[in-house]
Amino acid sequence: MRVVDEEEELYPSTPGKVKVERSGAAAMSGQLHRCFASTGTMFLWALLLVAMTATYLSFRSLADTSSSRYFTASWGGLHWERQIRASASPRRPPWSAEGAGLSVLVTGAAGFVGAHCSLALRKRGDGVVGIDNFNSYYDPSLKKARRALLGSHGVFVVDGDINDGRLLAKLFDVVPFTHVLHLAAQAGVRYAMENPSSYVHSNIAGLVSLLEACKDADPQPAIVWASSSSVYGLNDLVPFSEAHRTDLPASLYAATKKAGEEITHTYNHIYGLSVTGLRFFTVYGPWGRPDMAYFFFTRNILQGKPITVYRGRDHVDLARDFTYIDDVVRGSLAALDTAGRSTGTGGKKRGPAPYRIFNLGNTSPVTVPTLVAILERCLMVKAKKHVVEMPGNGDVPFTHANISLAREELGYKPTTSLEMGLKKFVRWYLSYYGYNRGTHAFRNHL
Ligand SMILES: O=C(O)[C@H]1O[C@H](OP(=O)(O)OP(=O)(O)OC[C@H]2O[C@@H](n3ccc(=O)[nH]c3=O)[C@H](O)[C@@H]2O)[C@H](O)[C@@H](O)[C@H]1O
Repeated sequence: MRVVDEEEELYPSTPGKVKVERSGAAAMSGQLHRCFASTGTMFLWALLLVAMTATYLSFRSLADTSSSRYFTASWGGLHWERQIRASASPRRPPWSAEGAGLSVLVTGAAGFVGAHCSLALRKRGDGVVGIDNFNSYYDPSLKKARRALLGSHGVFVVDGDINDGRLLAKLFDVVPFTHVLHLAAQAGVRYAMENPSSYVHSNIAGLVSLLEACKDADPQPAIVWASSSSVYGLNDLVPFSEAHRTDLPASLYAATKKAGEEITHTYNHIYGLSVTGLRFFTVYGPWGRPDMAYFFFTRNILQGKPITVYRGRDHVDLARDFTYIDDVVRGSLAALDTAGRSTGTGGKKRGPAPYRIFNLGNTSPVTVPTLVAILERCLMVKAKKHVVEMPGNGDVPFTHANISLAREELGYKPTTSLEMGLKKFVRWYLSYYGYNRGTHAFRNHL
């Protein structure tokens, strides 16, 4: 009985190749009993049966190693390919002032930064295809709402995982992407203590799977991807510059992002992939991530629930170089526009390719209590603050970006103060979630 249960799990009731094979084998073995007339033919039939069983078992192990996705893929087919091609086609002519449009594969497109970047690319006429696994790290309905928004602008988002090499290979078969904007990741500094393997799955294994697909693609795309301010870890030289040491991570999240920088360097070195890593500094704004402090502080304040404010050693306030999403989007698009070409073909490097790393911060750190005070002003509600010593959970006391390099090479110039950015966030939050008590007053106030 137990064996049957396990098989049901492996081969779900939806019709699939394996199930057909299995019932085919069972039917065939029934016929065998009736057909055996002599010992000689019986021996031959027995041999045949052994061969069929072996074929079936090896087919089954293939299903296992492909995590069953092989048989349940929700992608593929002519209609799907047409959607992918349409979405990937740039809508500005090569002779336009901005030059030929890019064709960009955006991973994590239903995520916060991914959705904003996809939309910005589409709006200026580039082709965009998204991929996202819609995992439940935070409310997937928010990711689906972002996908709906993208869909209304003609951006198609594939429901799939970057660990699915076959899917990635198919996407590169269908479209010769010029660029990959890789933003899919397991985010969050503190969650790494709860679910460490999710960081390895997305930020290490997923990254390698994506780079493998990029190095095999012909033409190879240029890659721009999200690293993190957290790679500075325990570095205490401020402001953080790209030249500072990054070998003292304070969290597993940071360690996987740092590993990502080393891994991308390897692919740049061996295969000639053009790589640009962007160290984002606590990005916030409309359509943001509900796991981030500014977001759930807003929710709790509005609901009259307490918030926990961490404080550093010797009662020093924690501070972050909070960076507004629109500034980060401009920096990310500039990174795509200035990324040099990858040089490899057929999985072989043909010459040196660019490898770049930039800080994308705001250069003006703000303390967490000041963040709370701004939210209180925007929301016109006093927060119930519960101040506690920062637990040893991977947090660092402060972040502060030196952005000289990004300014010089990308023309990056953040323009949004935390006060201004949070106003925009709160306005979006209220329009998205609605809030019966005093919504009108908020609208007028904002
Ligand atoms: O720059 C990054 O690379 C990272 O930025 C973001 O991490 P952080 O800077 O840690 O942002 P966030 O969680 O909003 O905490 C903000 C502040 O509130 C404090 N904080 C937090 C929670 C709480 O309950 N209380 C509190 O005081 C907390 O101690 C901290 O001082 C992204 O989440 C991460 O994915 C990564 O992209």
